[in-house]
Amino acid sequence: MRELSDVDVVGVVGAGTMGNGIAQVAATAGYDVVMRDVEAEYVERGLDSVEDSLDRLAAKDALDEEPDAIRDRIAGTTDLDDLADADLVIEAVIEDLDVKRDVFADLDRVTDDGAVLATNTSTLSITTIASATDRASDVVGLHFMNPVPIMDGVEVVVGERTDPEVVDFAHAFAEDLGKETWEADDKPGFVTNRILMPWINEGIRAYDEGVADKADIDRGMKLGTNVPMGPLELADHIGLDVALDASETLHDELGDRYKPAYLLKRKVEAGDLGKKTGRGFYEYE
Ligand SMILES: NC(=O)c1ccc[n+]([C@@H]2O[C@H](COP(=O)([O-])OP(=O)(O)OC[C@H]3O[C@@H](n4cnc5c(N)ncnc54)[C@H](O)[C@@H]3O)[C@@H](O)[C@H]2O)c1
Repeated sequence: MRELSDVDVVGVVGAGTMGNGIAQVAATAGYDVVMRDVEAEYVERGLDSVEDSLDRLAAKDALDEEPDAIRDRIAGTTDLDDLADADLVIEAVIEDLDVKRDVFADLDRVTDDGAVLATNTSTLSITTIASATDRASDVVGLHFMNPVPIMDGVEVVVGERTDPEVVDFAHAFAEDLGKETWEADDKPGFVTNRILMPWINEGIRAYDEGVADKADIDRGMKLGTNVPMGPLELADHIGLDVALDASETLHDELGDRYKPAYLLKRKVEAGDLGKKTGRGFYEYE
């Protein structure tokens, strides 16, 4: 399964924050979706979230179809075997390596050879997850951002054994959902969380150490650096458990990353101070 045109059914494993968002955007793009969680209650909650989100988008005239028509393309299930016909499965279960490896071993068993198996992991190794299967070349990272229906970007993460055709397919699929992509190697946290998580943790420490109150830390970062959300708001938005799992993986893999980066010091010594000198990490006219 390497051609987008061959994809009819998209499987999603996990009906939580990310899984139901991914199911929604895939159904909105016209795919039939099977969304699986472990309990019927979680599946129902995920489907309710999709309905609420579609209604909000319809109220803003942001859908080309009636919400019900999109919603009807998503089938909820607790039965893993219902993913058997999926041409692409996107896993979005909790950020726990053992759980994800179990899910991938199951997916390897129930799906056809050649079906692409993608993980939405925030920080875990694609290569380690893929090694739970006998087809590591079919496994790729498709790291959606939260909230999935709103955010424009998807990070494509390339494992040690990922087939280049699967990488191209992952970009094409995300683009077909109306997203823009970038690519990262399978290194802890990829691009986004490697950079974002220390920022969030420092915001939390600044609050804990009384640097400012919560609202002023968030206001300071928004007004001072032009980000849409400050670190504490963003941590709540991501889910504190998800942020903690991601931070622990990065800590285990990368250790203390809070010293100024060597390259930052070297650029300052060279006089490359950013926009004001015309050159920092980028060049300016
Ligand atoms: N929340 C974010 O901002 C965000 C952003 C990008 C990536 N992610 C990643 O996406 C993944 C999911 O995160 P989330 O925020 O949606 O978590 P969540 O806790 O909202 O949802 C996880 C869901 O997975 C289900 N689940 C657990 N084991 C399962 C199994 N074996 N089979 C099927 N379902 C199972 C749970 O019941 C739950 O409904 C994680 O890997 C996370 O790191 C999260």
